[in-house]
Amino acid sequence: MNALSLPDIAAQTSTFELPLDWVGMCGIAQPVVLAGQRIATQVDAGVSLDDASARGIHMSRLYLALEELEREELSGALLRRALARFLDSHQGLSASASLSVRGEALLQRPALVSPLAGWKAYPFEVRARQDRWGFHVELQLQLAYSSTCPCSAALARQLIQQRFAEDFPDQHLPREQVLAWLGNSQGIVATPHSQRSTATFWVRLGARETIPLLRLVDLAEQSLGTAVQTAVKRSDEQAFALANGQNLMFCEDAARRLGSALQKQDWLEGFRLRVVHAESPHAHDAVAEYAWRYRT
Ligand SMILES: Nc1nc2c(ncn2[C@@H]2O[C@H](COP(=O)(O)OP(=O)(O)OP(=O)(O)O)[C@@H](O)[C@H]2O)c(=O)[nH]1
Repeated sequence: MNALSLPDIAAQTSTFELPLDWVGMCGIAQPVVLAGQRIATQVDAGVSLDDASARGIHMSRLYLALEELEREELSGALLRRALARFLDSHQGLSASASLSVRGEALLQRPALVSPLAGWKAYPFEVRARQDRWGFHVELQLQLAYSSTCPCSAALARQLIQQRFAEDFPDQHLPREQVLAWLGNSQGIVATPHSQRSTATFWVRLGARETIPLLRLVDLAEQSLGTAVQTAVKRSDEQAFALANGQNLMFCEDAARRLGSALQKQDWLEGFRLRVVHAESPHAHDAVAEYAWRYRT
């Protein structure tokens, strides 16, 4: 049997005449190049089916248009070309096309003090869409950091002051005794609570832009000051304790810091962010959100 005689159901007309918003494939395994690395991703690719009477789209054409994605660094221009192929291969059927690429980038991050480094995973999703309003591309990224509660820190300090007043009622303080007291959990009676926290970003990018994953990670981690670490020796842990102590943050503080840092960037068109502090004193989270030039 040759190809010409194969039945083609997609070419038939549909019994129910109804245009569809999106038709495509989800979870396609696809390597891409991002931040200079080859990364295994899952891709969702689809088009609108605007021809109400057409039975189906041509999935193989979308699938084959993805082949370019592994050949060069992921960028707005590359995604735009893939979407143009989606639409070119569906002329008369589809007016809009979209593509989303999900994966996890592994970036090497140095330790705070020791000469060590380790890998950290950054889940991301790049979403691109071509429709009658033009081309849009957005980077979603998630990263983890540590936050120490400023209220809990103040309450802990108050308890330490009270214990100090009880333990040293005299005006004349024996220096050695105070030093020993400071190094003892009977003196420093309380510690504030810290939590592993996450920041998620949805960043709208320019059309030709290379996907600035590393740039966004560096900017966010510098703004936050206490990104979670990879390889940690005691010297690194002590430096991290100091960084946390000097970097007390409510979720509102973290959202404001990130929001004002991102607003200054000329490589983005708008963004939304959400920070989640997985609080340890209770089983629910503290959450803050902020959006700038970002309409859903
Ligand atoms: N549209 C559509 N295709 C499906 C679906 N499930 C599986 N397919 C298959 O996707 C395969 C590829 O479809 P097409 O792109 O139309 O393949 P083709 O007709 O060989 O390719 P063209 O000649 O370029 O149209 C076909 O064998 C379809 O049966 C579905 O739910 N919808």
